[in-house]
Amino acid sequence: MAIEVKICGINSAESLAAAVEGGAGLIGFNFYRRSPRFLTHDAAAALARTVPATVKRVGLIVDLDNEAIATLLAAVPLDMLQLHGSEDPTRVAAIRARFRKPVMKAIPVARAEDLAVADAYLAVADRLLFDAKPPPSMKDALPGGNAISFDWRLLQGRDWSKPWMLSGGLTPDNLAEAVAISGARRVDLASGVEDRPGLKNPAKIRALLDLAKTL
Ligand SMILES: O=C(O)c1ccccc1N[C@@H]1O[C@H](COP(=O)(O)O)[C@@H](O)[C@H]1O
Repeated sequence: MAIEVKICGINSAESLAAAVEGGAGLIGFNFYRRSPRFLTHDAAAALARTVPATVKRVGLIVDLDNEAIATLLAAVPLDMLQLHGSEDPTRVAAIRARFRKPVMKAIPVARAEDLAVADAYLAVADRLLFDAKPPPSMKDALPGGNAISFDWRLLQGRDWSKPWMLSGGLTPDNLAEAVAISGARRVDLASGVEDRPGLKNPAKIRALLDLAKTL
């Protein structure tokens, strides 16, 4: 069976069409202001309204408070929230209960010990997302979307009781190896289908999704 792909940081009708027509299972809109992929509520809403019901619309947020989440959800039709900040399990549970949306919690990974953190989220998140933790030497790193990978061997032979995704520096060139090594059946990527940060390339999106169907 083909792997499931989320294309994150969709910010144009062209990139959205490439993702939807290419078979992405999820698309992500980025609401983190420091990101080159940041979208206003109005821009995201206009795109989100055109997404077919077969594709999940994910809102990527980083440590937003309840008021900001409520404002976002009132403006943009979203099917899932991606929590990509330092939300602890209590906060994840509170967001899920209050806003009644499925939540995906990002877990930053650099070393084997980082995976242990995932256990605390199993009871409160609907999905886990393993992303590369930026090294301390990386100045001005974002919480994600940095086009860096972690050692995929850390995931080898591992599984969790909730669906989990692999992310961090995935591209059409390394996807097959990343999937083969990690065993991931769901992947998420932003930078790897761009020409520069924030500029999606529809041809790269299509190529990536074509490849994903063969894995
Ligand atoms: O993409 C961003 O700008 C971003 C900003 C803040 C938090 C997360 C972000 N993106 C997520 O990061 C991972 C990896 O991205 P990449 O493929 O290495 O560019 C992915 O899950 C995005 O959803």
